[in-house]
Amino acid sequence: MANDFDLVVIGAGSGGVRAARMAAGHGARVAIIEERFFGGTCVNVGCVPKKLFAYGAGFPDEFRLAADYGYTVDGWSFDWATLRDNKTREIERLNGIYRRLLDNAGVTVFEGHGRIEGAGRVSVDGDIQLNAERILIATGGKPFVPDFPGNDRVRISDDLFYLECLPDTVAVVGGGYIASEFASILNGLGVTVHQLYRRELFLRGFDHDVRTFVAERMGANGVKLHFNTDVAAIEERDGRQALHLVDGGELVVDQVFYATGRVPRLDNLLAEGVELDIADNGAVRVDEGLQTSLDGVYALGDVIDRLQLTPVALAEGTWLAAHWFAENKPQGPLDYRDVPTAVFCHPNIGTVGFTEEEALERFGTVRVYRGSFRPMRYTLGDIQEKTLIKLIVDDASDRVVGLHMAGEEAAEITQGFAVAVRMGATKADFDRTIGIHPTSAEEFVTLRQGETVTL
Ligand SMILES: Cc1cc2nc3c(=O)[nH]c(=O)nc-3n(C[C@H](O)[C@H](O)[C@H](O)COP(=O)(O)OP(=O)(O)OC[C@H]3O[C@@H](n4cnc5c(N)ncnc54)[C@H](O)[C@@H]3O)c2cc1C
Ligand SMILES: NC(=O)c1ccc[n+]([C@@H]2O[C@H](COP(=O)([O-])OP(=O)(O)OC[C@H]3O[C@@H](n4cnc5c(N)ncnc54)[C@H](O)[C@@H]3O)[C@@H](O)[C@H]2O)c1
Repeated sequence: MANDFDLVVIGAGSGGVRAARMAAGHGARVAIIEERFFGGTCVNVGCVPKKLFAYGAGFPDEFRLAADYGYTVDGWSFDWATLRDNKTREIERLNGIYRRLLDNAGVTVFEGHGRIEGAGRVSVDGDIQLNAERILIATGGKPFVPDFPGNDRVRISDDLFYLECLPDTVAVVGGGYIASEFASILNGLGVTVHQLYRRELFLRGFDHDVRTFVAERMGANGVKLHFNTDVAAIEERDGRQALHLVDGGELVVDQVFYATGRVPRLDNLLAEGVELDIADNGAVRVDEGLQTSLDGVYALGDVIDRLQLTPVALAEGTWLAAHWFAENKPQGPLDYRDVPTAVFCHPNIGTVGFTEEEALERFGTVRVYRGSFRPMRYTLGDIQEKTLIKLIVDDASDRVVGLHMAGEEAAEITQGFAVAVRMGATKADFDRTIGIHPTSAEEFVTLRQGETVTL
């Protein structure tokens, strides 16, 4: 039958495309349904355009640095429309590639809204009916904005990528990945940025030293950080946005960006009478095999309550397709240990393994090695760039259980070390490794003075 499939995937984002392509590669009959953009959040309004903007935001520093190396960089200026439109052209190229990847893999592609109508039944735009042995929910997430008077005046991360023009002054609300990245990008592009976070110190979940260091560096780079505050209401004032803060303060800016987390996208996904077990935070509950509470219905990526990261969604898609259709099935469930991650704020953060606080809780006694230095690139002038590195070692086994970096190239460097940490490298292994000189990364293998910390 033309509309009978072994697998129907709803959502052609990072996880959905990967699962569909891999499953088709294993010989399954696969369909995928996408209603908005091929490649999903990461390609269209996430990782990729964000990173391009982060590169763009780095140029003013490069121009200043160039002067220390003898260059005269006179009269440079910045045109937002050029960056925005070049980015959009690249994203459109990537959309085409994602679409072709699916076609070339033999996946049947439907453009429209996917909805689960019942066991083994999915509709496209309520019209076309597909029969599926297995259904995969890969619908991702969407920004969450809290409820308060004037919250219709705020912008979300999607909006940044298509702004008509750059505002002079913005407030970025939130203290996580997106808020910190957006604050750094806008600051780098010359916008006056106020970042507001409701608690004492932003980037909760990251190592405390890293959080303190990044707050200090972002502040030094020009971002105006306001901690222990939140927005009570926003009203329009002379075409600008007046923020009434919970502590009684007021802030007037041109635009307000909210980055206060993302929630699973389940809009009109389930026909009446179809029910899924949903967690309190709105995530689809799945078991070890990524199966939902409904037989034959699975979920992955941002729509479930694991790590909201593209490589995690990709790993889940790869794992599921192999688990279902490959001759050599994966041994056991997907392993989420030691997933490295980065925040592309300025300075970048790279991290893998436990924070000092988590490691202490888990291992009781740890050795902590810290280093902070000025990268060589900046030593010719007076630009005050700094890097922080930190290793956390389980005292009993000597295993490096946490590696953290904040500074230039932190994401790139951490990716390499993540392999060693994942393999269980000890501090003695790090010490035995000869460095590459002169680099920032070599500092990780030359840390000698540790501090023993006990719970
Ligand atoms: C601003 C921003 C920056 C980010 N930066 C990074 C980064 O640097 N590194 C990183 O690892 N992660 C980053 N992320 C997170 C990353 O984008 C997500 O973790 C990843 O995209 C999740 O993939 P997914 O497949 O679960 O969902 P998505 O990529 O969101 O894809 C879901 C797809 O499903 C479609 N869809 C939804 N409902 C339906 C329906 N009913 N019918 C048909 N189609 C539907 C959507 O249109 C979408 O295309 C960032 C996210 C944001 C918002
Ligand atoms: N570089 C990357 O890998 C990258 C970049 C961007 C996003 N992401 C992924 O996307 C996810 C979503 O990003 P995000 O920054 O929106 O979420 P986040 O969870 O990282 O941060 C949300 C922030 O909003 C605050 N917050 C939550 N509710 C609030 C409320 N009611 N009022 C005020 N503040 C509130 C939280 O305290 C937190 O600081 C991230 O968790 C991450 O997994 C990854």
